[in-house]
Amino acid sequence: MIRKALTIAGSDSGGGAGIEADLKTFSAFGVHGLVAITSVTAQNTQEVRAIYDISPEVVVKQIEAVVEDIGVDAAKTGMLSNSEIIKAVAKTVKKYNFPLVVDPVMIAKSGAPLLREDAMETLITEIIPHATLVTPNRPEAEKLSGFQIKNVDDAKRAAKTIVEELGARAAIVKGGHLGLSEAVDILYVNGEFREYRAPFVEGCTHGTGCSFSAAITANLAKGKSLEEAVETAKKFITMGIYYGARIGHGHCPVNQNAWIEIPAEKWRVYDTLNRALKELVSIEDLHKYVPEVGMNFVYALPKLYARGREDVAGVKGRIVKFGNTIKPVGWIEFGASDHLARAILTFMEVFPEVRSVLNIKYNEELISKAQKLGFKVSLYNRTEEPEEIKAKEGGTIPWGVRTAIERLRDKPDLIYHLGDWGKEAMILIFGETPKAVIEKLNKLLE
Ligand SMILES: Cc1ncc(COP(=O)(O)OP(=O)(O)O)c(N)n1
Ligand SMILES: Cc1nc(C(=O)O)sc1CCOP(=O)(O)O
Repeated sequence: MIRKALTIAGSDSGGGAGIEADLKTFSAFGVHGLVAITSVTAQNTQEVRAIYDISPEVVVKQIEAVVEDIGVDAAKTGMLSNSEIIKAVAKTVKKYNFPLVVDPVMIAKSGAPLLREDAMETLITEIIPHATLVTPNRPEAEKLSGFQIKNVDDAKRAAKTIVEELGARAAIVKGGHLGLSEAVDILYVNGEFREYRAPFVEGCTHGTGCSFSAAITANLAKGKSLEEAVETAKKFITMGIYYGARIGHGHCPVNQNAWIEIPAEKWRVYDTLNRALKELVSIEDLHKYVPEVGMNFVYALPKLYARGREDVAGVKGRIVKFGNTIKPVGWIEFGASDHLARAILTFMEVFPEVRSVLNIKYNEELISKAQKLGFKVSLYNRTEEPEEIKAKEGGTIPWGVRTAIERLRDKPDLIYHLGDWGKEAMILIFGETPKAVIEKLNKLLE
């Protein structure tokens, strides 16, 4: 059975916040999204250019239409814009008994007011008392509680005030604006406080409030407890900020897709590399090209998600010579490669579409054959490596790959080096996919 979540909120034409963020979040959790649009904003990552409020009657009709036919497992409010809309929404949601998450949207990240000044009191008296949970950030919590929040104790006092004085069932005061090294959110529910902590990550923050409250709503719709819903939403939003969508010229938006795209891409990368590895193992005479240090074959997540070694899949323990064949020592795992992971991540800085690489033993004939075949071949000379890079652990390969790309002024298919004292000469074969790498290898060995 698919669960249904309703968002009663404004539209952001930039797709970063508002109902657009809510719907993407609902989808990320596999929940069917329903909408009651309160206001249409002409907005981008830099500014809000216009606001057009929908009539309260039409807002109510949207809510009733979906509740009466489809049903709502949980709902949230976002931008409610004016007193008339707030009163109409409050009167309508009162008729139903779904959990209601209230994101008390007041000001957009760009600084534009999204709630009329004279509507604040109506929000406090009409909507907050119906809330299962209120999700203010620091400035919003200050407006609701009436005092300044400078630290975690103030945040606790504000959450308690919103529950005990304004009548919400629970409140979570978000710590993203508290200026701490960690983002600490304070939940007050059933007379108790709970803290939710996450590292304060750099990234994209437009739409964080909307996406966080939508994630809680989606999880409530799925029948999770409030505490579980908040815990999941915290992980979701941290990931969405970190892997933010770098678009526009202002505050870039949260990437709600990261939540499902990363696990999906991890599976694709694993499966694709696994199939290619089986093909690699069956290549005749390849054992002759296995270096002394072993061979590895890696495939990275798409550029947006490939931040470090853990985002590159490779063969644990490498691939070794085994009689007249080759043999993977272990399974394919993310984080299994060190050298090739650094090589591919560096290559992707310049050519993000090239995500796979394999290393084989250096062979002069193979290099001339590659050149005859029209492959783009480049090299780096380990003896030319600057001392300061040599001194840095793990610096050689990134320097070498950058040097080889700069030398060729083009996208290499192969990069080789002739080794150094104690370092084996090596050829790296690059490709967009593991299959592309194998095709190049097969041509070389034909
Ligand atoms: C239409 C609309 N609704 C809400 C907001 C505010 O969203 P929020 O998630 O708080 O994100 P920021 O604006 O603070 O980035 C909005 N901008 N537009
Ligand atoms: C040890 C080694 N050095 C290489 C080089 O190109 O200099 S390739 C290589 C083998 C692969 O290592 P991993 O499993 O850490 O990716």
